[in-house]
Amino acid sequence: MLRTIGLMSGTSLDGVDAAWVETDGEAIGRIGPALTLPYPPALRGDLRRLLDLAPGLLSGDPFLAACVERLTRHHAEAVERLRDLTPEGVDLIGFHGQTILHRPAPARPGRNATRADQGLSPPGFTWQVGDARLLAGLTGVSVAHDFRSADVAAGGQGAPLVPVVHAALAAALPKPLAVLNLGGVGNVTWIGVDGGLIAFDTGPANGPIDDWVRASAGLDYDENGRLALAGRPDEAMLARLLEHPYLAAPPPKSLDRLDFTRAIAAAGLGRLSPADGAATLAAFCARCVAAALRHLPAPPRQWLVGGGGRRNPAIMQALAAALPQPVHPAESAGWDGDALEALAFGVLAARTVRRLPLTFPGTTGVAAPLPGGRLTGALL
Ligand SMILES: Nc1ncnc2c1ncn2[C@@H]1O[C@H](COP(=O)(O)OP(=O)(O)OP(=O)(O)O)[C@@H](O)[C@H]1O
Ligand SMILES: CC(=O)N[C@H]1[C@@H]2OC[C@@H](O2)[C@@H](O)[C@@H]1O[C@H](C)C(=O)O
Repeated sequence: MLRTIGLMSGTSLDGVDAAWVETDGEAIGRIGPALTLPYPPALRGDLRRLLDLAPGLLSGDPFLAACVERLTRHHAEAVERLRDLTPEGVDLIGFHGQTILHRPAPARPGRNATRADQGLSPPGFTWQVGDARLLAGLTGVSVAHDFRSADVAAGGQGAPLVPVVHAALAAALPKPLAVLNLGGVGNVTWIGVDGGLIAFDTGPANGPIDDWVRASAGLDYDENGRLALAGRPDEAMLARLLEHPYLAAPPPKSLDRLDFTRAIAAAGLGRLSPADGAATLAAFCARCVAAALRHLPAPPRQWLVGGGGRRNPAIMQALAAALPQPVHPAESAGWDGDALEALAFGVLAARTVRRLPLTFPGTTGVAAPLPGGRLTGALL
């Protein structure tokens, strides 16, 4: 078993999540402490700007380089703080970095061969930033990183990556099971009775809510759904949003954080009060999950929800209303719903060392199970 620290900086840009876990990449041993190191407002603002600039950025851009160094130093700080909480050592870091652009290959019909295999289109593009060599130097620990590119180069979506870890965590739970992550974007992992995996991004989750409450009410996020619970979803707008072709498209499929921005603006969100807008977007997040049900091979026995969205009662109530199956926070299975993604990158780091597959036909649409990630440091 390797003693790992997994690091994730998600699409919400709230901070770096870090988690300690002992794993050989297949089994999960002891799970240690976890923490979130929030970004200081100046760095968060610059990262937000970087994401907006990403479509036109060149890899040598000086603003990009400065952001990457600050981002990486912040990750190193998260590692040091977690080490202070962990008497155990650490052999390996799993460093996701920050996704600044995600343009996977377009969704294709069927799951048996990738578009690239069929010669239908070139592979897509995904861009995570972070300096693995600097992180290894600052921490003195080997770093696994660049988890998505091999999959995208092979014609896969490059996301989601956590499903294989959800399956390991859920080994003893009744199946079929659905594990839902509600971050900036939502993603679901369905685990069948035979352990088969189907996974994809369900739709927007907290990202549009954060953007809306920032613009309309000057808030960073809708804490405990206070604003949404004071408003009413606009059903006509919801109906329009639910016609978005992404929701009907069969998996594999994945999203960039901004993929729904235009559709949401075009639906007329700006006409609503801050509370009704927040209520509509919380309901939209839940209805996107309900729209995902039709793409699952069989109804799950329950939904386990991780990520910041499980702390928004407006989302959780809308999920319970929209889904026929019981919906529970990840904690009901004994998991830390804030640390799941960070923990997953520790496990994926160990899988990188052992050259075990990270992605599968059912998760990213890649033609066959595919290893991924790269290593920097002594374990090379
Ligand atoms: N108490 C709370 N009440 C309401 N919303 C919350 C609360 N805590 C967190 N959130 C929401 O959760 C978001 C962060 O979720 P999370 O950390 O799971 O996202 P992420 O990992 O950045 O995104 P992704 O999984 O898409 O990469 C915040 O931006 C906020 O919108
Ligand atoms: C390209 C990218 O960074 N995607 C993220 C994002 O955040 C949630 C969802 O969209 C998911 O597909 C993915 O992250 C998780 C960790 C994953 O790959 O499983």
